[in-house]
Amino acid sequence: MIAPSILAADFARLAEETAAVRGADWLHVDVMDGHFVPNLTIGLPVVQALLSNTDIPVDCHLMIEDPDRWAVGYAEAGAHNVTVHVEAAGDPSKIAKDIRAAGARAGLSIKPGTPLEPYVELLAHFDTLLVMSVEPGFGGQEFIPDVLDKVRAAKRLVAAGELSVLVEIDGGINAETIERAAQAGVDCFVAGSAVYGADDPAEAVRQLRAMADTAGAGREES
Ligand SMILES: O=C(CO)[C@@H](O)[C@H](O)COP(=O)(O)O
Repeated sequence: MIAPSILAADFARLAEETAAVRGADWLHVDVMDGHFVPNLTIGLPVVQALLSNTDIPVDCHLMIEDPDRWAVGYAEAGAHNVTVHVEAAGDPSKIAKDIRAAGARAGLSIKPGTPLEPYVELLAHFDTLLVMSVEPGFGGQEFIPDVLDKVRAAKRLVAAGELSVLVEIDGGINAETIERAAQAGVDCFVAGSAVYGADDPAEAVRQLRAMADTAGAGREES
């Protein structure tokens, strides 16, 4: 699955930029509050407008303080997947329960320096694990390959039936890095600059998906 990140889109033309990635599996929407991360983007009113303008399932990545208060609103608005950061959440399992009760999938994200192991049991409450492969806050950063160890560990647990999550990766995903991530077992690839920096974003989505499919077919574990 490919999820273009609208952080790299032209915010003055969000409806057109959303239409430009037709065929994408999810539309990744970065909500940043200027506190949890040193950048500020959009909030619920703009996400509601986006939701009413697209058929692509919307994947909200909340890089905000106090997701306990705000996350459920994105699920109630109709987001397909709502992800919160374990480093910001007060009661992550309650957040997941509320998101699911509102009809969305619940995601848990971990920053590059956050280990996976302490949160494995908690992940039983979630549908998605979002592994950050850059420090959250900005697009266009360089991929951090070390985080793939967390992808491999999560996929081993999934293969063993001990965990049931879709593994998503976010940050620095492009034609040079997507194959490595696919070989590690990533299910869903967020890509901002590699999609919106291309002349034809929809074609960029197709090309990234083809590369991930080919590389994923020869996975390290398979
Ligand atoms: O959440 C983030 C950054 O915090 C990402 O979603 C970026 O938007 C990905 O952008 P690229 O690294 O693909 O340019």
